[in-house]
Amino acid sequence: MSAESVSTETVSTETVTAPLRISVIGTGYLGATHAICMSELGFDVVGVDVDPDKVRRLADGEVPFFEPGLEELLRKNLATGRLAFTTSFAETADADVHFLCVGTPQRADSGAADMTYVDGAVERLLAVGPKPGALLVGKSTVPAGTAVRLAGWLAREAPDVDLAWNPEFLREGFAVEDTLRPDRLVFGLPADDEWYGVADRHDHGDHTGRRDRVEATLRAVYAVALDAGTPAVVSDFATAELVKVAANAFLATKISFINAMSEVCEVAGADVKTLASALSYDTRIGGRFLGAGLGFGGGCLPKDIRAFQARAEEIGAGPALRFLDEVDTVNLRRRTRTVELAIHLLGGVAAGRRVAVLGAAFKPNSDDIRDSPALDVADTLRRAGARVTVYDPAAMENAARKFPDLRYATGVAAAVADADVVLHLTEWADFREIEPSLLTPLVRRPVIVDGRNTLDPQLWRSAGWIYHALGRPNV
Ligand SMILES: NC(=O)C1=CN([C@@H]2O[C@H](COP(=O)(O)OP(=O)(O)OC[C@H]3O[C@@H](n4cnc5c(N)ncnc54)[C@H](O)[C@@H]3O)[C@@H](O)[C@H]2O)C=CC1
Ligand SMILES: O=C(O)[C@H]1O[C@H](OP(=O)(O)OP(=O)(O)OC[C@H]2O[C@@H](n3ccc(=O)[nH]c3=O)[C@H](O)[C@@H]2O)[C@H](O)[C@@H](O)[C@@H]1O
Repeated sequence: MSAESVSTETVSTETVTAPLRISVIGTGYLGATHAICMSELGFDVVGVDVDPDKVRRLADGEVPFFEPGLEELLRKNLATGRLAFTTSFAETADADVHFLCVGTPQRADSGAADMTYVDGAVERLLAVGPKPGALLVGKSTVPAGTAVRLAGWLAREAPDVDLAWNPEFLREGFAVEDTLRPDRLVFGLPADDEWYGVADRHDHGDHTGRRDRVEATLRAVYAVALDAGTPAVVSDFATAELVKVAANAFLATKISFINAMSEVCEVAGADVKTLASALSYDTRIGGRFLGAGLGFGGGCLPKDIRAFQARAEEIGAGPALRFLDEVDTVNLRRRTRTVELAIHLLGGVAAGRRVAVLGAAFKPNSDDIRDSPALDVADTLRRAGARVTVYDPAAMENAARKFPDLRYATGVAAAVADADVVLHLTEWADFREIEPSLLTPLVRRPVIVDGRNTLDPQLWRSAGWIYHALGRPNV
């Protein structure tokens, strides 16, 4: 097989006859979305997770996280009887396709990915005995080399089970749209000597027929998107694994690039927002992911660039990715800079001062607070002695669970009451609609830091506010 082939053509699906039954292992942000959307496409789907509370809520028609449009689809598909959730792996045994969607968080002791959940899930799947000819499809974001390791494991314990790697590119907040109408699909298929894994390279047979069957199954699963013209990139395992981390590394780099420009703008007296806008007209650069501000957070970009570097070091490609260290450093420096600016605006002392923080989620349209820049800044100021009150339209419960020492308000007005400074740290649309003049009488001092560069400086200034933004000294 060539290392890569790109096509939107449908290869023969002759070998895929009966309607496919799908299992989705791990029903977190990715898995719950995938299970619900696969059911929406007409497949029989069972989602399995080790967290009984998550499973109960999903089975009751409640999405355990904030994702626009997902709960409606969940309820609709539960009602058809095509969709079920369980903690029992036994209920996945008759599935034709198993999607592996468990977490791969950063390990506590290093930047590397924690593979405990992936290995635990495969172990449980093998224990129930997937049916012969079943296909295991990896979607979790994993270090290069994982698929070939799992292929070896399958070859030893379930030689009739096939493996493919099909990384996921959905964005939280747009998860349904991205799953049903992805901008591309990547199908990582094993090379001939990968069927039996690196441990057993004695078999150099031709497995073209088996590989075609795997590809045909993937094409049957994604037929609707493929028929609509979604490109499918077919590659070997390692390329498929790397596409995923390369994409996130590129996005992180783009954000840190504009934030590095933001640092220079602050010193040079230039305006990063105007600079980004001028860059965006160059179609080679484009305007997306050039939003300067507090930088990236979340459950993926930060941990993925660290795991990518860790894996590159392990396989002897460390120097190629050393620049990602700097991407990470620039990103974290935006948080430090925001804290310093807030303390400066508080007259150099945080202790006893009141800070209002608008935003807790790592980005708008999400209640995800994993590595949230907003909460990092809020908690750093709290630890410096400030009295910090946070408001977020969706992430309050998650924030309060993880940061019980912060104060929480039920709305913008309550959050800013008596504030010495207001920090806008997650760019919810609701915050853009704030009428600043209504807040002026509520605060102790009308000072705002726009950490996301999305508020209108003139509007705030005309309502009597002192407006500061990262990278925009002259606005
Ligand atoms: N959240 C996102 O937007 C995206 C995530 N990804 C990747 O997808 C993977 C999953 O991410 P999330 O869904 O965000 O994580 P998550 O933490 O929300 O969900 C993971 C789920 O796996 C379950 N789990 C753990 N061990 C299990 C086992 N042995 N059997 C069954 N279930 C088990 C957990 O209980 C949890 O519900 C990660 O590798 C991530 O990098 C990829 C693209 C998008
Ligand atoms: O691997 C993953 O899990 C996913 O990671 C990201 O998706 P997500 O984490 O949902 O969020 P993004 O929209 O990428 O935003 C990430 C962070 O970057 C920040 N950001 C984004 C854009 C920008 O211009 N500036 C900026 O600071 C956001 O505020 C947020 O904190 C990728 O965009 C998805 O393609 C990928 O599938």
